[in-house]
Amino acid sequence: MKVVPSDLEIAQAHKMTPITEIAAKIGLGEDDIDLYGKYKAKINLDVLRKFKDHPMGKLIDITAITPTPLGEGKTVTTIGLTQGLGKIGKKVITTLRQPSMGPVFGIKGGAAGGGYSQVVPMEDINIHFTGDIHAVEAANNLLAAMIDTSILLGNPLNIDPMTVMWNRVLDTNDRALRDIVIGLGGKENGYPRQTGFDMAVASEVMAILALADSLQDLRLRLGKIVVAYTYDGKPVTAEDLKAAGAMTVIMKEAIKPNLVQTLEGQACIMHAGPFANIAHGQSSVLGDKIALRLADYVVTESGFGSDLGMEKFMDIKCRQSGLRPSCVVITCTIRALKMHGGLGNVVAGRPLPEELTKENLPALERGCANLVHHIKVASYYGVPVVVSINRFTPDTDPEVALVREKAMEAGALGAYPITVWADGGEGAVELAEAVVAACEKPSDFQLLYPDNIGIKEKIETLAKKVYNADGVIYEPLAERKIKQFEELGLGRLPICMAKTHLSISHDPGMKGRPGNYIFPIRDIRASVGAGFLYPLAGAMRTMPGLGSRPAAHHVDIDEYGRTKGLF
Ligand SMILES: Nc1ncnc2c1ncn2[C@@H]1O[C@H](COP(=O)(O)OP(=O)(O)O)[C@@H](O)[C@H]1O
Ligand SMILES: O=COP(=O)(O)O
Ligand SMILES: [Mg+2]
Repeated sequence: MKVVPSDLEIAQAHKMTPITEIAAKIGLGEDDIDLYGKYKAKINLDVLRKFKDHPMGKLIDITAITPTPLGEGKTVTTIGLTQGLGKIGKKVITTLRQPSMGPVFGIKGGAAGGGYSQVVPMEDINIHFTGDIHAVEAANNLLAAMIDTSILLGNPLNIDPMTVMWNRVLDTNDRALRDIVIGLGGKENGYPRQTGFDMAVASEVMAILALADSLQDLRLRLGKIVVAYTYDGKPVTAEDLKAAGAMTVIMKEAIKPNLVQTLEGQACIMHAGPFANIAHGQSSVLGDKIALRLADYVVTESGFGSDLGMEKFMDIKCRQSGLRPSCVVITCTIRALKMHGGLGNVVAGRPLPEELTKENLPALERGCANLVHHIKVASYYGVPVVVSINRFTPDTDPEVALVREKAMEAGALGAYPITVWADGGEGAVELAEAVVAACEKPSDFQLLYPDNIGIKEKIETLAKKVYNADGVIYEPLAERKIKQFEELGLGRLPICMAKTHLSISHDPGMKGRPGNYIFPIRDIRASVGAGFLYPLAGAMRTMPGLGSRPAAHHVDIDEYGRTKGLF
């Protein structure tokens, strides 16, 4: 059996190509990029105008089944497929989100791929990268400071302090900051008020970075952010607070997509970083639009399963941007499907339960109900669906054969085992050929719901068709806010559901394909700048906490000053 070194060892041993050469390979000259060292760059937005007459490439969205807490290899598959398309001679770019330091030092680890399917320089990418998340924090927190200052210094906007819903953000898992009181220490420090911190990647500013399609659009969207209401119920925006201009200046470099590379030399445009359970979970519209003018195939990843990232890719990112996918690839793993079949409770940071590493066809067959559901969800959008089986070492051929059979029965165009973690692009050549063929198939793209139906109708469409619920129940707070949003004319906005990624339902304990249940909505927020409404289902946290054995314990520098223990 092939021994695969750690991600960090592979990345550190790899000889990277200067980013100017990676840029040149996709047609970008030195004037089109700003260098951030030898191996990172930002792409100037002017390239959209410069290449506007280039033919558009084919966009491929990588989604997954409902994952275990470890993740089932979407990022690895995205990078591996990109490398596989390179192997068969295709001009391909992958577009990814940048990792958040929350998971990097928390439980899950990085998001730059793994094994021989990674983007590099992985240490830079997983830590500060080019500073975009820090810019999001700075813009978000400037607005927060301006809100409290406005309330303290005469409250000219007549803000009702009890309605302020704009939290500060930080890119660290810090549960101590979830619910806090600010403004203590006397009047000069402001009025005491309960508030909290969210993860920077959950900030509406991050969502705006991912959805904006120009610097001017960024400025417009930042101004539309609603942070509170007046005593007579009118929305107060970042524009009202005169904060949007300064926020835009803070974000002026961050709006430029970042350029890095895969281990096999394909270009990767890495930009924005929202999670798909507490946000919309996509890389940026700008990154995709630039990539589609520079490559024949663009492989992008949507967070978590089709019920979260892929649905939001379609109903938010594609709806707003006009982007249209030519194919969807559903990543699945035998271990996750056996878990959905009732085996083993997977806990991040702990060894995989032994029963998930032993062949068990009956459990696997039961668990395939989850895969079948995700194929059905993907099929709603009218584009070809291909299944990729991300093989782990213990997987057996009979297990792979069973999953292929179930996937085809459920309507997938094909189901292909891949070994890209162990073998890089060579491990995805068959999948790459299948995806190229799928992209040539006719597709009749359609959104799950139109703009002009009510908020409740949109939520109920998602609950029944995507979360397999019988109906929806709304807590009084959610009822009140839905009525308020309809009165404010926000009913046309699409839905960005905040719910667990560990189940098709709102309850992480409901594995497989849950049914015969009612989907509960406890609250709903409006991200007017990002352009979506944000219902919260179940106990969703927007500020995770560290575990007793965080990944940070293993990270250090060695005697040569090199990073060690990153993964
Ligand atoms: N086939 C595989 N064999 C071993 N480890 C894998 C494999 N696929 C993914 N991994 C590892 O599993 C973790 C999750 O993979 P990732 O691609 O980040 O998942 P996702 O994007 O779906 O959350 C990473 O540490 C990655 O290196
Ligand atoms: O938003 C979540 O992304 P992953 O599924 O890649 O962890
Ligand atoms: Mg990922």
